[in-house]
Amino acid sequence: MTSARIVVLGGDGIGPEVTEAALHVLGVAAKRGGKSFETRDELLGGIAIDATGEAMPERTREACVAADAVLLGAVGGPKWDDPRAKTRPEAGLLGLRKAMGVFANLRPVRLHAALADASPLRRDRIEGADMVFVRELTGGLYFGTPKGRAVENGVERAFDTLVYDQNEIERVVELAFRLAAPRKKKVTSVDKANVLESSRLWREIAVKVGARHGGISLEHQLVDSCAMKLLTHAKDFDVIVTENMFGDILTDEAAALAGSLGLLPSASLGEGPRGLYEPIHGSAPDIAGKGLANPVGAILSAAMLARHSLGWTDEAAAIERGVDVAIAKGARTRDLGGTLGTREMTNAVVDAMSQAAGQGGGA
Ligand SMILES: NC(=O)c1ccc[n+]([C@@H]2O[C@H](COP(=O)([O-])OP(=O)(O)OC[C@H]3O[C@@H](n4cnc5c(N)ncnc54)[C@H](O)[C@@H]3O)[C@@H](O)[C@H]2O)c1
Ligand SMILES: CC(C)[C@H](C(=O)O)[C@@H](O)C(=O)O
Ligand SMILES: [Mg+2]
Repeated sequence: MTSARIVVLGGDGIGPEVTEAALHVLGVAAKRGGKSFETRDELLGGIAIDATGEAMPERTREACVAADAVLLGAVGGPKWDDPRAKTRPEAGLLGLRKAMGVFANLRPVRLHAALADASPLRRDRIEGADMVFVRELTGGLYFGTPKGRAVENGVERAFDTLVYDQNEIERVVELAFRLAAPRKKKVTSVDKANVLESSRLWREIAVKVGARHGGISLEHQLVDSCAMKLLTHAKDFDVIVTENMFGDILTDEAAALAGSLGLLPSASLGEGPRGLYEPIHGSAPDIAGKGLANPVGAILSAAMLARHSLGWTDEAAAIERGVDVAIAKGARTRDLGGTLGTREMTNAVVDAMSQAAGQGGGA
């Protein structure tokens, strides 16, 4: 059996801390399942700017497009925040997503009743809530042109362009419908069709794709009221598909409902099995280097990597079960109101995986 090839981009701030934790857990799961992988570290973000002057060096791009999967921590931080800088760490991340062609960013959100104390929601509004966001990742405001600055009549202007073509919308909505089929068979398409032309096209295409998927319901929701309904009716959602910027914002909100930004994983997928996996949080400069980061979002991202890019379904399930059991037994980092550091939380997950395996259900 050949070894899976994973490129690891620790990045900045807490990025290296959480990717190390995730690789440790993935290593334990792989070993138990008789699987193996090899890793190659590359630079992305601020650390890459410092070393090479580029946020995504060519060597990083080449390694990522040749790998089976890429595991990323986070990029960015105050050191590179000068608004007039030639490049920013975040530009490296956007360039990588584009270079890998990962147009769909899956962000699953399961609300653990055991974390009701960390969530702003009441326990009865949490229990059973289980949704997955499908965020369009390589279009919209992030990538549209023209984009830039100009001075007209002595007045400085800055502009971004929100543009989607029908194919970009169709492929991501199609993926959302396929995801909904084995779930609760409900797709919520989120837009701002009362104002934005791009959203009106989005809605038309969503209806067209929906017509191909009998048995799966499609509802449209405006992004502002969707933000509200996440708070009041979290259990009503199943698969939520939306454009790049709306998805970025709504998923941080959903993470807070789950209990912490540190909990949520993501998988960015394109046409083939190769993917880019990263927790949804950032580099958390306020806690970087202190060993306090919650590693769960990164650990669950490694589980998604195992399932989607390597086909290791048992190993992925074992990691997810380990996280569930550790949380149910009370393991909590500080963001969840507990006292554990990154290493202790990681060990709690590994211990829980061992117990589950001992009970006959593990990897
Ligand atoms: N995918 C990415 O690489 C990514 C994502 C978001 C933000 N960023 C970048 O990160 C930098 C900081 O951004 P920000 O402060 O707005 O967002 P952030 O996600 O880094 O942090 C927001 C808050 O959540 C906390 N937090 C985040 N992850 C946590 C974890 N795993 N455990 C415990 N607490 C956690 C932080 O301590 C902070 O209080 C910026 O440069 C931003 O562009 C990068
Ligand atoms: C850092 C930034 C470019 C990124 C995004 O907006 O996509 C982040 O917020 C995320 O959610 O992955
Ligand atoms: Mg974000």
